Amino acid sequence: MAARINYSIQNSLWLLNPLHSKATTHFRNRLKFRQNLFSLSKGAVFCSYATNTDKSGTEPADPFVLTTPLYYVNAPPHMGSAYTTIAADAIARFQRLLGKKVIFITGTDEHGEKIAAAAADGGSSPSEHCDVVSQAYKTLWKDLDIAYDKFIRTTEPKHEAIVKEFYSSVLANGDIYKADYEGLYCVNCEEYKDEKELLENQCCPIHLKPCVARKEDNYFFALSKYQKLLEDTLTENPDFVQPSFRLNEVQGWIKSGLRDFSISRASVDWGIPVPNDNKQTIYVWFDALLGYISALSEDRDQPSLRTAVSSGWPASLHLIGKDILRFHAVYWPAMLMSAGIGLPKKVFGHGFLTKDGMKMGKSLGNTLEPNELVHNFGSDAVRYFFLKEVEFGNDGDYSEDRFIKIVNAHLANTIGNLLNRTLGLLKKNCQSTLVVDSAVAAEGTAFKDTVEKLVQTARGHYENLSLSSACEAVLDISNAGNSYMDEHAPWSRFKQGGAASEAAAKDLVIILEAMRIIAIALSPVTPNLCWRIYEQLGYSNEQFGNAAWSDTKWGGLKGGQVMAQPKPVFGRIELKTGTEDGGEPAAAKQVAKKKEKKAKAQAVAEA
Ligand SMILES: Nc1ncnc2c1ncn2[C@@H]1O[C@H](COP(=O)(O)OP(=O)(O)OP(=O)(O)O)[C@@H](O)[C@H]1O
Ligand SMILES: [Zn+2]
Repeated sequence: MAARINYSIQNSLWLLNPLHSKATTHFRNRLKFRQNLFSLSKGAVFCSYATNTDKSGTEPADPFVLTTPLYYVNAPPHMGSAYTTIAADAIARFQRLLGKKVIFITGTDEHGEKIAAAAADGGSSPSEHCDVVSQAYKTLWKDLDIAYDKFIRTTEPKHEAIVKEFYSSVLANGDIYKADYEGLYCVNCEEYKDEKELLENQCCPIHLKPCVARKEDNYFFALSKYQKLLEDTLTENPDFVQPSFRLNEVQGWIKSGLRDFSISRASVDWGIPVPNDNKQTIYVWFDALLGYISALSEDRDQPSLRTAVSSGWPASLHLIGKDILRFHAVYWPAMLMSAGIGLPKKVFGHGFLTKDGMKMGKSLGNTLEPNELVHNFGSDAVRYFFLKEVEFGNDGDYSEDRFIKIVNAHLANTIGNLLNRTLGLLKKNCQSTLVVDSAVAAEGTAFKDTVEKLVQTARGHYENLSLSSACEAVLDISNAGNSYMDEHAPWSRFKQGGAASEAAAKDLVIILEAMRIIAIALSPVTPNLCWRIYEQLGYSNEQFGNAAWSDTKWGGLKGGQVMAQPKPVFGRIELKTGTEDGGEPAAAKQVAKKKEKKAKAQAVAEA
């Protein structure tokens, strides 16, 4: 069944056919307006409302505003929701280390049919249901050490006021009209679907459930009017959608023709009433996307679009899963253009965490429990594993076996063990005190250059959102440290005494300086672990909190600084016997045994 729009125009709402003369004039004016908005430096798409000048007339730096999707509260969070939020938190922490003012926005999307149905299923009212599930998100973010700045709920009065104002502005611009619509609807996507994108039996390709035929008299947003503007915007700002292969996808959608979409529902009560027609509620996506702006509105202010926009818009980065790319890279920019508001600078659509090749999601119910993972392994392990092991942008599968092996190998062995054995040697041979400044200790060694290069590499990767590669570069510092220790064998040089012993003491300073740098460079990903490393190096929590990326420069540790008592900063996770018996290849077992033997021999040598 082909979707069909019947243009039954009502009252003051005029036809939004681009050929309509009034619309055409308006369209040209908007085009001119758009050119003003966009004829700016490459990649910079500015906001017409935002004024970046403060009262003294000086121009403060733009904040770095990043968002996660506002999660749909049809069910509690799962590892997929946590994944985007962990990535956003790492990026936010990195930007803070660079000294940027960051506004990290997350929240919950609480309206719509699916929510009303979920509440009814659970025997509660929609608002009670939303309170409970929204709180579950907040609790999980706390457990995962997510340091967000704003948490917006789309049921907040300030959000409702801003949505209504936005709707009215788009209406006044002539981009909303009323029409009959008939099409196939996926309740789980809350979206009408094109028949050609559906699977057999008209099943949604994401939710694998049949779409239902719907016919409604709805308000429509004139998306088709923005086809050319969107095309030009993407050509002029190719970085707007990332990774770049997703840009092709978006350009493909636009080229294949944009159809106006319905932005109201007559059949859904649980939503924001359409201004001037309270028989309809605003479509959940038209409502939820505005949460990125209403989140900026301060509670003390009278909510208004203008004030919210001038408090940080445009967003620097929308971080989303690829499932909602069309809403963010096509619908949202067009809606903003219509309202005369600047576009976000970047939309990054990452891949899916999958289970048996299928997207893990609430609707399919094939989810992985983040609470359980955090409870069993701690937040650092969870954050590290997903950011390091899933290439940001691509899909990735989870297995507990691999999880344990990776975090043990990288965090417990490569990083934790290096710190622990170095501090052990320092305690035994130097009363836990550094003999010399790290800058002096590194004179004439190539090791310092290696570390500095890796730090630069890590920074570049963080900036490009290549989070896995950023972790890799930091891990390589520790790998280099382990090789340095093995080559220089300070434990045996201490036994020789004299100059050899002095050189060994310097080697320890060198390694500990590398550990200090790792503690800063990996802190966006594993903040707790990094704090524990910093603490072991004799710093206070306040000093850790004040650390900046510029502190990754070699030379922070000074002679005379006293280190804390060595204690493991990351406890090894033991493989469940069941898992080992469940088929760990014999070769892998042998390698593990050999490693264990080598570690024991090493410990004896160092004692
Ligand atoms: N499997 C996943 N892998 C990566 N990210 C995910 C995954 N599932 C959800 N997300 C994140 O959550 C966003 C979608 O949020 P939503 O609240 O709709 O969750 P959902 O579990 O996908 O819901 P549903 O299964 O009902 O579609 C995605 O865009 C992405 O940011
Ligand atoms: Zn669907």
